[in-house]
Formats: sequence, structure tokens, C-alpha cells
Amino acid sequence: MNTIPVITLDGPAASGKGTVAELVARELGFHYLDSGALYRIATLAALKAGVDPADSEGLTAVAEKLSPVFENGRILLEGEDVTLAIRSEEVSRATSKVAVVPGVRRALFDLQRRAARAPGLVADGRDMGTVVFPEAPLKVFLTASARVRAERRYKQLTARGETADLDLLTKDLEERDRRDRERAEAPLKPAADARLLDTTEMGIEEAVKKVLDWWTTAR
Ligand SMILES: Nc1ncnc2c1ncn2[C@@H]1O[C@H](COP(=O)(O)OP(=O)(O)O)[C@@H](O)[C@H]1O
Ligand SMILES: Nc1ccn([C@@H]2O[C@H](COP(=O)(O)OP(=O)(O)O)[C@@H](O)[C@H]2O)c(=O)n1
Repeated sequence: MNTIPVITLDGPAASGKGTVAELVARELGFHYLDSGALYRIATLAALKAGVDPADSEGLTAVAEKLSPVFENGRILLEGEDVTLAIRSEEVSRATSKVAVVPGVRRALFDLQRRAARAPGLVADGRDMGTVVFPEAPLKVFLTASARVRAERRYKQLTARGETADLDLLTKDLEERDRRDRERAEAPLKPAADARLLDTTEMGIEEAVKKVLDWWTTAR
């Protein structure tokens, strides 16, 4: 186990993990790990390679060969900029199916552990506090009502020019959360020692402040 300080942020889709994690990381001068991006990249790579979504071995092989490049906020996969492509709803849906495959999770584990570098790391995802960084001194489980989360994702998608339907989005989000919660391997759930943060009626700034306050007393 390394002794690099790590803050984990887990929670359901569009609960604000990435936004809060990035701001907390910036404030503390820590690195930031968007573990969901790795699962999304593996999924996009599998879709591009034409691997059958039911072929666990094929999906695992793709994840094992993955070597994404993170450069100035852009993500390159075999030379191609996939920053936006991995955020589509199609990829979101497919990702939660790929993420149930134990081999895929195993393949991405080391990649995630290696993100813990000095002076510290803020990691967001589904199993950061339970599986990948169980030694983290501060674990946060972020939630918000399904409707509020769907509205946030709707605004996010339409702001970048994608068409979206709020009812469909709500249904998709709930289905994805259910799949993430019910899978056998590394299901979405708060770590036993996680702090719960419900942002249904809380702005980004307040949520960031709460995490930073907890961090000052966590070690
Ligand atoms: N507390 C909050 N209040 C209002 N909007 C939020 C809040 N947290 C996040 N958002 C917005 O909701 C959207 C989804 O947040 P994001 O960080 O991408 O969620 P996640 O990483 O959990 O999927 C973003 O557009 C973000 O700006
Ligand atoms: N640590 C993680 C992170 C993401 N995932 C999977 O990847 C999907 C996309 O994760 P994400 O964090 O990018 O999704 P959003 O919360 O941004 O919608 C999730 O629905 C999970 O199925 C996972 O299984 N474990």
C-alpha cells in the first residue's frame, strides 16, 4: 500500500462526482482520476473493434491492451481524440454493461492505482472507496435525487449540442444505476466509512467546501 493521500468520491450517475473532484483536486494541488473515463474508453475501444458486448474474454483483451493518452484535458485513443465521443449516451449505456466484466475491472485496476502520485489524488467513480483505494483517509459518497441528476445531465448534454429527452434520460440513468448497484463485482455502494453528501439541494461550491472541510479533519 502506498502512503499517498487519496480522497475518493463515489456515487450514481450525474451526482456531480467529476465536477466536485476536479475542483477539490485543483484547490489542494492534487492529481485527479476520472475512473469512469477509463471504463468509457475501454467500451469505445471495444465498440470500434466490433467486439460483441456479451464476449467477456474479448472485452477483457481490449481493456488489457488499452493505452489512452491524457493530454491537456483531451483524451487520445490510438491517436484519435475521443474526449467527446466517450461522453455520448450510447457509450454511457454500453459502459455499465462492459463494467460488469471482472476481467475488464482487473485490467483497469493497476492503471487506477498508478494514478496515486505525490502530492495526492482525488479519485471519482463507483468503487474508489470500496475496492481501488480502500485505504483512503477520506471517502465521500455523493448522491442527489434521480430527477435532479437527470436534469443536470440533460443540461450538460444539450449545452454541448447533443439532443436529449429528459424522460428517456431519467430512465437510462436509473437503469444504469441499477446495473451498477446490482453487479456482483465492485457494486456501487458507499464504503462502510464513507461520508454521505446529498447535493439534491446543494450547489457545486457548497459541496466542494464540505469535502474540503472534511479533508482538514480526515488525517
Ligand atoms: N451540486 C450541484 N448543483 C448543480 N449542478 C451540479 C452540481 N454538481 C454537479 N452539477 C452539474 O451536473 C452535471 C453533472 O456533473 P458531473 O460532475 O459530470 O457528474 P458525475 O461525474 O457524477 O457524472 C455537470 O454539468 C455539473 O456542472
Ligand atoms: N469506478 C468505476 C467508474 C465507472 N464505472 C462504470 O462506468 C460507467 C460510467 O461512469 P462515469 O463515472 O463516467 O459516469 P457518469 O457518472 O459520469 O454518468 C458507470 O455507469 C459504471 O458502469 C465503474 O463501473 N466503476
